[in-house]
Amino acid sequence: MSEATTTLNYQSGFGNQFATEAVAGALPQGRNSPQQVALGLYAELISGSAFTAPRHENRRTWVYRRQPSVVTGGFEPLPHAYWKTGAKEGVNAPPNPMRWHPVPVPGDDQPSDFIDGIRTVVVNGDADAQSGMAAHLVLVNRSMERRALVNADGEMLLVPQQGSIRVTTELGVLDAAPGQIVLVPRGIVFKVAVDGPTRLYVCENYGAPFRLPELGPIGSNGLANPRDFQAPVAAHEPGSGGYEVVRKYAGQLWRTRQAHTPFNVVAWHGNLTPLRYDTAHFMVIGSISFDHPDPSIFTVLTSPSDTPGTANCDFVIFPPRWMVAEDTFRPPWYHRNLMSEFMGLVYGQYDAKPEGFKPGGMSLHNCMVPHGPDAEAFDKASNAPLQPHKLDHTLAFMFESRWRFVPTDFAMNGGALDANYPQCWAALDDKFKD
Ligand SMILES: O=C(O)Cc1cc(O)ccc1O
Ligand SMILES: [Fe+2]
Repeated sequence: MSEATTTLNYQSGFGNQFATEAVAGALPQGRNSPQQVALGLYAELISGSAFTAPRHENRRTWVYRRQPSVVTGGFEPLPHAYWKTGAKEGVNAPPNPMRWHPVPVPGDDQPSDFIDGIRTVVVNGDADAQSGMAAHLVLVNRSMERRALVNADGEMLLVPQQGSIRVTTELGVLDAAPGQIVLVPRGIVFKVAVDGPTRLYVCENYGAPFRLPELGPIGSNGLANPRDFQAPVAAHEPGSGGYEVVRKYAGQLWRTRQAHTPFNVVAWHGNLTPLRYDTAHFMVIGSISFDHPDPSIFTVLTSPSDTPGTANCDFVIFPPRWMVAEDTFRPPWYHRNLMSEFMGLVYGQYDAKPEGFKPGGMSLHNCMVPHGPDAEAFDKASNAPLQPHKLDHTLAFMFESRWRFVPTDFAMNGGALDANYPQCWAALDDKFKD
């Protein structure tokens, strides 16, 4: 991917009102839809919220493009064996803790772009009810060249785990490597280029768009700071030639051919934008006295539900950080949780499961399913000298949802399920001395 060597420009700030033009004079000034847009462009409004959504939740962008999006072909169904939508497309599974081994990216004999490579692992909610989410593993060895994807069912949070990606969107281009994330809003056309075998975790969020969590007593700074989120600058794809556009709509994929690139926006302004974020910029808060705090302090982004504090989905990270708590069992406690927890490991070791949870692997601890450190982690942490200790070179994450996750047939029968997972607690014997 030679283009990946080009350094891209970004604009900074979560939810900012950006204005950007790839050609000087393309962006109308003082109004959104002049009688004639400069340079022969068409004006188009993309609304990411209801027109009447409260101002602080209102998201929309005006784009000025060579042809409006409506100039396209009719759509026909595109079958996909592995991309599942909503709880109804999961399979019955016992309330066990579950874990999956990393699934290898297929070799070149099985070409797989970002669309082909989607393997849904867990689903909940209902895309038509704008509630819930899916967690996908995406295995990619090909760039989407003249192929684009637009998802009307939800926004897409891309978490690269192996290999770097270049995400071309209607609003511009973003690069991301493991440790960084890209958020593509619902309905924005995009394609993903790779430069080798690439594995990603993806949250497809059918619910309220991700936003920064409230900070409460933490104050006005910390966790993910707004300025570290980067939006692209306007960029339109040069050249001519047709495109296949794939639209996800009500759980189905549909495809059409069109004679021109959908990446034809010359200028835009607004606050509905793709974003990228480097988790290295996350300002981590932790205990500087005693006890292991709730993992909500690691929330990067939250998709609220209609019950305050009870998220449709929280995106939570476990990044490098110092552990200093005194007289404390420092890893996570044993627990059962109303919220359901899907986890992945981008790199390094996770302190509650130092050996068994591998980079590229996944785990699921559903509503009220007991879990916690494995026996080895328990022994180690119960006896470790409590000096300040840096958990370094590590990045785990969690998609945490109020809705129970339902694994897919791929998750249960695709060969990656770790049948021995529950054994990792078997050695936690009864040490009670009466
Ligand atoms: O279960 C897990 O590993 C995730 C998790 C981490 C933590 O520090 C506290 C609670 C929790 O669910
Ligand atoms: Fe947990």
